[in-house]
Amino acid sequence: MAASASSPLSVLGSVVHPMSAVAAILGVYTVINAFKLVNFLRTTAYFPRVYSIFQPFALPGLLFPTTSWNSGLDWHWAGRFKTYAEAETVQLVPLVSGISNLWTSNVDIARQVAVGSHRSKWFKPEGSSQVLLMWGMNIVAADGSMWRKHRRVVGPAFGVDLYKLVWKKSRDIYNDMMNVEGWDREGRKSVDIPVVQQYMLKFAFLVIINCGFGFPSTWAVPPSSKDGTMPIQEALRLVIEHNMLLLFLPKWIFRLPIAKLQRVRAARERLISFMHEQIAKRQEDVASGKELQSDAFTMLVKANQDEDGKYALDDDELIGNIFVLMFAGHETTAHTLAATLGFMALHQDIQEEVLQQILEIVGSERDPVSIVIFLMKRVINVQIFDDYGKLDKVLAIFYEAARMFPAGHVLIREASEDTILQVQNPVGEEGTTSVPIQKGTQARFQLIVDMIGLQYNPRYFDQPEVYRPSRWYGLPADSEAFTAFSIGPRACLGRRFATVEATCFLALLLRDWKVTPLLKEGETEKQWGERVMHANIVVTLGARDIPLRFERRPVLQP
Ligand code: HEM
Repeated sequence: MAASASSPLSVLGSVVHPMSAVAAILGVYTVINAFKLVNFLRTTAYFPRVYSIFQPFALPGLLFPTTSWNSGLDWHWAGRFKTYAEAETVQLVPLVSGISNLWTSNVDIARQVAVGSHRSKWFKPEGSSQVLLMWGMNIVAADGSMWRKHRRVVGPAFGVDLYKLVWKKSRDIYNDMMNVEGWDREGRKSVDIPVVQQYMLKFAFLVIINCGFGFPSTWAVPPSSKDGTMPIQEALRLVIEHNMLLLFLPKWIFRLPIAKLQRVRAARERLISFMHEQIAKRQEDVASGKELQSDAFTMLVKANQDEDGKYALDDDELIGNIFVLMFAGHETTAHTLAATLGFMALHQDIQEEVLQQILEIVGSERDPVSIVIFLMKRVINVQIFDDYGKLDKVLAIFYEAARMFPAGHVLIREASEDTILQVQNPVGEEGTTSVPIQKGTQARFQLIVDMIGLQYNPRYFDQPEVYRPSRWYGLPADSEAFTAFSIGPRACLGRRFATVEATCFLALLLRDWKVTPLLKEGETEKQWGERVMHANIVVTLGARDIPLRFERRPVLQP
């Protein structure tokens, strides 16, 4: 008979109460941990130590909110003005459970560890990318020579043809949103949106489906297919929405007679078979030499065909990469767009300045995506993309929001062998200090580039707490002065994709609508800002729910 929680157990002939057994195990665990901790504290400390009960980003600390005693999921946000007051790199020491890690807010250290070269002694630990491996190995999760192989194929998919497509689709989806949501209904003067993130997530999702996957998809709910199968857009939506369930629940759970779970399983199966068909179809298109679509999926298949066998990716890897673009590029862009609109609501002077640039460059009614030309008595629509490079103030409001709310909030790296870090001396002192890093001294050693700490580091930014887009006016494209997309060879591959999408959307929206805060009764704008503009970290970092009012502008002239 199984023992209940309160019934005694027999161990080697003696009767032991289960609670005593648990207490004994906990006792042994605590003593072992205490020994480890004392030993660790006796080692040389090169960096100031910061203490917490549990390790952040791991159980059980994850279960508790960030407080003065627990680091929690957003401890780096809560401590963005305090943690690095003494030094730009600190060692976080969990007292009860978890491993001790270095946290840094210094760009030079980020540059040393985030490189991805085969000569580097730093790699991305597998656990940090587990969530991305569900569909197959991919560029974000891979490391070393495997990463180089993926980058060779995925990199060429990100070219000017893709960016032109993103520019055009962003316009189409914006117009579609206005239409389907009834914003452009005659006589409508304002629209109140309690959570702007919901709109931005849908917008970014549609851009990536159209431009990443190459599946035409619109703001309206997709109609059911005639043959009764699940529409592919619906399958994608379900899979993205329930990604965490698919990842963490065992497969058999999805076979239980629970309609919702079965629907998620059906969506996953539908997508897998569809993706294999799509690869075959695209391979045929490439081989036939006909004009190709410029979405990332098609470009990826083409780049893969161009590789010789040694470097080519297999079908699972192609699918892994297409899906990872969805995860890397959907929430990140949506949260940054939402934060940008939040800042616009708070800074009417900046919104006005940006509006003037939009009017000067695009004008009050012109379409930034196509112009009509008359050629030999024929009317031809020509796609244009020039405005993107000229709307630097629009781009700057997005950049500055990405600085203050860096969606990719940590870069996690591990030392594969003993190595040396060159640590920049404090501000005002020239040179660097060499700090030996011994692999394995603290169980497994990780170095975490704290992207929040970095973006709020006064070494790089005057008044980092102030939203000031003019820091980025006229910044050359891809400049490494802007670090929220990371730096070096493993920097974000989708940086241009995100900025093209954001520039088009923001230019159209701010030209048509004035953004203001949607206040609670009796609330001031300042109180609204203090309530809303705080980080909310789930996987990526965004702001809390942002309530906004959009007021229709009259047609304006520059
Ligand atoms: C505001 C939007 C975005 C932000 C803030 C952002 C940020 C980042 C950061 C910080 C990294 C480095 C991660 C690491 O090394 O651990 C990264 C990598 C990456 N991002 Fe983005 N990202 C954004 C949008 C996008 C988009 C739209 C796409 C694709 C459509 C994308 C695709 C990628 C890929 C493929 C990588 C891995 C590059 C490699 O390891 O070679 N990202 N991103």
